Amino acid sequence: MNILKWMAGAVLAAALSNTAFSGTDSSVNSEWITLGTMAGPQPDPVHSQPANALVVNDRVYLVDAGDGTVGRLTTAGLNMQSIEAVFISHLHFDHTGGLPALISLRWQTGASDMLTVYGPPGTRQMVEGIFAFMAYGVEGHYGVPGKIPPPANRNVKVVELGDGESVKFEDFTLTAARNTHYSWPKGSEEWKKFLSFAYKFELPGRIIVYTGDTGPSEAVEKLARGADLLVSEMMDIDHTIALLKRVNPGMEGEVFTGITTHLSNHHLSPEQVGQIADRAGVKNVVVTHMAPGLIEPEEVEYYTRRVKALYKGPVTIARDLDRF
Ligand SMILES: O=[N+]([O-])c1ccc(OS(=O)(=O)O)cc1
Repeated sequence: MNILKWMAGAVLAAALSNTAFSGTDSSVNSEWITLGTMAGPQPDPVHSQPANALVVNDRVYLVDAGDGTVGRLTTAGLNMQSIEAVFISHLHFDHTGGLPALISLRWQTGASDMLTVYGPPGTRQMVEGIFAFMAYGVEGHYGVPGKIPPPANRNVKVVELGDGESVKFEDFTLTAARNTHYSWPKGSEEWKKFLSFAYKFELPGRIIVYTGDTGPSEAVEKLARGADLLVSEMMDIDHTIALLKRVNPGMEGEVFTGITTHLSNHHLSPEQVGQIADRAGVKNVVVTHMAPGLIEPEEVEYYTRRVKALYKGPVTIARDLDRF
């Protein structure tokens, strides 16, 4: 095919599918799909809980796996049987609630490929907990006499990562960096035990960085330096607090103060998203982790304007199932 025709076709296809390919290596096709763009544990009729798919040359990787992941994968046309690996940023349940479904439904449907779950320390304990949840049902299986059920942990492996650790995959190199979703005093027992990660995916010709849930962080900024795509969390504190007050009018003062401190110290305002993107010099920003009940298009424009106050590149406020 004439190369100009091909390029015109590719540009048109990208425009139609809301896809912004920034890779330069034409032998690698990569897409980041925001499966769930919810902020936090409150259910929402429009946004699924935090989850993303990275698709590289038809291989599918999950980045966080909040409640609703299996359904969203299916809507995106991706097969839960063929997930290569899952990368969990931290062990809050809004980022992990879809894993029991993924692991147990794969077992129930006889998935034969190995699934490796990567995450911070504690990931092994969490996955062992999923096996415990499956144990009784596994034992009874489909109730066919004489059939010995395979163990729950068949085809599931866990790899716990440390701060700064890199792992080479067929399609990219992954690097984990401790972010600031927790603010344990440096060197404390809790600091050693509980980590939350941002992840960098270095593909041929394309670098993608996912912040995970985080507050402002020099480590995330450093990780994101020169990235083609920064997928960043964002927190609308006022919106979230107002929602919390509505759904939980009896919440006491101290609990409330604790959550407010968590929300403001361990998350990013739109301006802080812009600041990280600007300092890191990234080429594109995708904002995820949206407040429940997002009003379109007003709030999308409002958040975009606030991020752009500090960052001059392209900004997209992601919806579930957007592709980049
Ligand atoms: O709406 N909430 O209840 C809520 C939202 C965010 C949140 O923080 S997060 O770290 O779980 O995203 C905690 C509670």
